[in-house]
Amino acid sequence: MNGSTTVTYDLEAGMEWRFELEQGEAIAVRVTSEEPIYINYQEIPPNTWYPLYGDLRAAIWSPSPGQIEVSSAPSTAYTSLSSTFPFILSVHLALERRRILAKRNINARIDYGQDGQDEKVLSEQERGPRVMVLGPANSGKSTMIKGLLNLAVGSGMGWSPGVIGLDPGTSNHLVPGSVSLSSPTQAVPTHHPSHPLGSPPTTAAAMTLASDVPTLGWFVGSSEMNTSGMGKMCFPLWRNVVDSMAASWRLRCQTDEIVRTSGLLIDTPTALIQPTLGAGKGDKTRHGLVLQIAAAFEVDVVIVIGHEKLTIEMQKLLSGYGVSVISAPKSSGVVDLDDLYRSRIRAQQIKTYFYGEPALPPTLINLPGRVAAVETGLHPYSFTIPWDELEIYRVGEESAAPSSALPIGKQRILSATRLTRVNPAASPNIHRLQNAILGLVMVSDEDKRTDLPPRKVKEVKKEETKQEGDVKEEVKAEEGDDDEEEEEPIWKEEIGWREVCGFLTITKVDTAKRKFELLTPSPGKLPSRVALVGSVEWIEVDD
Ligand SMILES: Nc1ncnc2c1ncn2[C@@H]1O[C@H](COP(=O)(O)OP(=O)(O)OP(=O)(O)O)[C@@H](O)[C@H]1O
Repeated sequence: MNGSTTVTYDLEAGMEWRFELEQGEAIAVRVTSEEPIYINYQEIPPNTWYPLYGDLRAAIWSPSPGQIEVSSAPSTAYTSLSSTFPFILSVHLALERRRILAKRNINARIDYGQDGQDEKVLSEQERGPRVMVLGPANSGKSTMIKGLLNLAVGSGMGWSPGVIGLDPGTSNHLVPGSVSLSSPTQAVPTHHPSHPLGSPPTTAAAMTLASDVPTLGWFVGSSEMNTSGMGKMCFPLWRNVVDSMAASWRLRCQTDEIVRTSGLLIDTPTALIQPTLGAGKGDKTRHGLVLQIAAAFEVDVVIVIGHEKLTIEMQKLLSGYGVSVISAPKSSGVVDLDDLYRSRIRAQQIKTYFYGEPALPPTLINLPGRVAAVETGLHPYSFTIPWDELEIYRVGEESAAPSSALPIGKQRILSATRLTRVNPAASPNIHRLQNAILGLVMVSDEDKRTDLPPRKVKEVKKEETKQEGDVKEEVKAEEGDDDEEEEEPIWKEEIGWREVCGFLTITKVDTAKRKFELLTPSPGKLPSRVALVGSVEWIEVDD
């Protein structure tokens, strides 16, 4: 102690200082020794308070003897000499070698004018390592990915590895129910747990320690990935999304040499290794999924954390495909996150998506000395639109438009990823849309179905009603018009697994005026009027 409430910890070489913050607890850490000290392999800037808040649980690691000063003692903190950071560093060095080789191969080809030789061989030699991390729940998968990422971007070689978050439950970059692809160029900080692999970009000024990372997103509409309930519906969609992401990744690699040589880090959902993931006894659905991801992203290294049996299973499964399977130790510091904590973090992620990084708690703003800047907030925008102006679709909905809507003689074959237009006037949908998170998808005429009969034009009756001296226009459906009837979607099913161009939430469904009140992260025209909805909801509450 140094007179104030700050606490000083001396760290031995290779020691972790682990902490768990409770709800509302906020601390800041400052390095007071000369040697570098890291949090998830991001170096804590010298002589600067590094804020930690928002229920964060993590470890600060000191490779050599060092000292940190903490603004106040957190409710849970302890030190340990058992760290997996050296293991992560050894994996990084092996990956780094492959990146450097890939870069050399590109330079050699350019220097010797070998363009056009055996393109397949050349492209394989020019690709950085593609790594997938597997493991049980709370085994430290995201922490491993973040460590490998921060080591790569911090190496000074200018790498920009692709980072894929395939778990819609713990969305690494965007909102729950989504999966994402980004390629950061600078270290991703660990101030709070909202977006462990970086938040999407904001318009805030640069030169902050922001985790501002351009990100592509896809929406599977559910944060569960299992074989029952909503998770079941999201499952076939998730498979199509994986292929769509892989296509984006390939395109990125073709056009960006740095990304191609930097390689790829894939964080996977725990569900992927659950033996129950399958339709019946002995079903190895999970094997199919692992193989699908490995093939789609041309994975060449699989790291299995803390699960010997799974490592052997994966070695058997993947050995024929030229994939190396490595077993990694599970850190004794990884915290078992319970459902309550997870749902709190999911709500925080959505809030962060709309409002930007959580604001610094007041106790940290006035610390004496320099405080690392955290990204400032966004300015979300709330507005109303007539509900006819937003076409909302579900993917894999149980119910579908009546067969009478089909051309005579056509039989309905229900696809697991079929689209269903959500009619806000139908009573169950009003509740389901209220507070729902929607993913907007861009569509063009090419996405229109060609197998539909010509559409009946729905007539609307415009009524002028005097109300408190104002002229108010009310749009009502024609008498006898069946509001409850689901419309046959006009778009091809593929739009259901297309990259989304943004998310919004319906804060109010106004049935009287047939309007939606929407919240978007920034003002401006909606980039698209076609949206996907699932089971992800968010109710805004004050912190
Ligand atoms: N060495 C450590 N010391 C303290 N906390 C840690 C340590 N390593 C990881 N954690 C924390 O433990 C929690 C779980 O880790 P992480 O999210 O990496 O696991 P996961 O396997 O990706 O989890 P999931 O079950 O969501 O797939 C996180 O809050 C993380 O910050």
